[in-house]
Amino acid sequence: MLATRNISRLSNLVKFSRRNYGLPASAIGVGSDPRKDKTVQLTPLRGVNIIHDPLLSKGTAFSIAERERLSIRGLVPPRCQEMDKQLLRIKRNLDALETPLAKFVFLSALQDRNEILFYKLLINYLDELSGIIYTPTVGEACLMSHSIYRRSRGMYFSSQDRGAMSAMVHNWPHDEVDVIVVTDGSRVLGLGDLGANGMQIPIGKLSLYVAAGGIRPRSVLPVVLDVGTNNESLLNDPLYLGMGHPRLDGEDYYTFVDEWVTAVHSRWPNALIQFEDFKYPHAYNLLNKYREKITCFNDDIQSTSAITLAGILASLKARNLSPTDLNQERIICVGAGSAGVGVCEGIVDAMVAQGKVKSREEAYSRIWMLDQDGLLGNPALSTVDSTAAFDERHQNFDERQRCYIKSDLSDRLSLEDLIEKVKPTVLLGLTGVPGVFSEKAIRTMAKYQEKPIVFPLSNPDTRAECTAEQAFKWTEGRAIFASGSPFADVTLPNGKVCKTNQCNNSYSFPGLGLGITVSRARTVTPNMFLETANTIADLASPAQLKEGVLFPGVSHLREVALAVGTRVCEVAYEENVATAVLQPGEILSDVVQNSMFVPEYIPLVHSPNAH
Ligand SMILES: O=C([O-])CC(=O)C(=O)O
Ligand SMILES: [Mg+2]
Repeated sequence: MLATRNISRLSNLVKFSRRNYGLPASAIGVGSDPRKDKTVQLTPLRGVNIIHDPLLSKGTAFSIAERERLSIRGLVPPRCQEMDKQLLRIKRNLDALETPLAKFVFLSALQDRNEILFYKLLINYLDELSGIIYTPTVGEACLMSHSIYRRSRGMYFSSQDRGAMSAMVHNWPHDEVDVIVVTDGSRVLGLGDLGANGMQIPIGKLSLYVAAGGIRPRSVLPVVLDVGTNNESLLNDPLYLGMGHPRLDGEDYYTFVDEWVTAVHSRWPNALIQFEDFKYPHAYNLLNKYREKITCFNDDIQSTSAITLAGILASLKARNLSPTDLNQERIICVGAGSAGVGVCEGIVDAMVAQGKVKSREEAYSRIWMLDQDGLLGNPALSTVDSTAAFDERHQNFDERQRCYIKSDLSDRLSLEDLIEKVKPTVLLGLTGVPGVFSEKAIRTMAKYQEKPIVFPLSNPDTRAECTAEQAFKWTEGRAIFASGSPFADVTLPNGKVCKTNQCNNSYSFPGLGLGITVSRARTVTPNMFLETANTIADLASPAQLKEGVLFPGVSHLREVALAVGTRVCEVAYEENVATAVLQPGEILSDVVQNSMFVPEYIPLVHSPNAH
């Protein structure tokens, strides 16, 4: 597991935000949220209905007085146990399990019984457990989801629900929903089309929204849009739980998604919608359709872009270069799907914002993009036979991909040949194809760079473009390495310890969601992502950067989310998209911090009229 890392600079960072925006008082001031200083929780439920409600249950921790008030006397073992004893039991049971998937199933069951305890455990052991509830194990859980299914969580909207969605949203029991993560399961991590099995991804993302971003467990909603699947093995599996037909596409698909967006937006107009793991080009088309109209973003396009940019900016510092010299980099991106194009667009935005390129075109010229066939280059220079398939390849590029086509280089040039020609400083992998960063590619890069930046970003770890061990071995330990899923630090035969980084959007989306929720931002703006990147790029200390550590470790995700959330909130006010009104004298960083959910038991009181 990754070592705990010093984050002393975080507190400095948050201080910058101790700024009073001096906005007029209002009844809906974010700091005056009555939920925050609640000392008791009212519930209309009693008896077994409390014990079986994961948002209310305390397992064995109900006090004697509570047991009396709530009519659960005798329904739980007699000894009233504090949370620390519960944690001890849970952790022992968890440690006794042998496989990551067994741990995943165990943790899901805990989440389904007692959410406070689940989040307490998760926060206490974030470094260890994020790899179970999130990547890489969540990938395995998606592959196996139909076999390990126990209990439903979240909502499914399927092709048979067309025409019924505006009624269905009222089946969800909670009026307050702050964050919705939605997938159509069409490109689950780097694992491809997993249909309704993709539900584990929104669930895992929202668990991090709560644990790291401090969003309340009651106000998150995981959603699958089940428009069918083209995955033959799932279609033929009698245990599969999704719709048994090929995916809707074209007009049918967009009409379906539109019905869903309209339904959720009308019930929860303030909720942030995070689009997750949608295939290219649907991912972009949906983002472009809704980004101005509702509060939404695409995680794979925009928050992956923010954390990757943060990694590159921090790596500039690690190489004793200025982070404002991004335009000096030569970047090769292998992968032209939603994440690849999204990451590159974020880099271009940042180069333009830094003001050192004359045009967007100049920024594009610093990035070389490859898809599964090789470089997006000039067909006229290609030495490969021109075939119908070849022509189709170019016709299929859209305007976003075309920006990266290089007219001076042969189309479909291989990664190895391109590296020899371009001598890149940064190599990004967003392909979902393991082994794409070959030994020759990395060794060639290392011939020209003292500290090659190697980021195999595909998830889970089985889809990474190379392993940490390979990257360090092939560069004699000189690489600065960051991967989407965690890899342990590597010790070379000469004893040198090479540090790995996890460059995953789990560093960016919880803070983005926190800032957007607290400010009640109407829309999610490009600057929010740019500032997320700048904020995270500043978190590592000079000593950490020197040893190739770019970010605080995963155990600090909560502090990272606070720093990002505060900055995103500021941007929302600066850009006039915030709709929550601050009370006079309120300090933004305090407001954000105080709004963060902390898992602790609150005394429950029965009240027939509460909801
Ligand atoms: O879920 C993750 O680990 C990162 C991500 O969004 C993806 O790979 O699609
Ligand atoms: Mg994703």
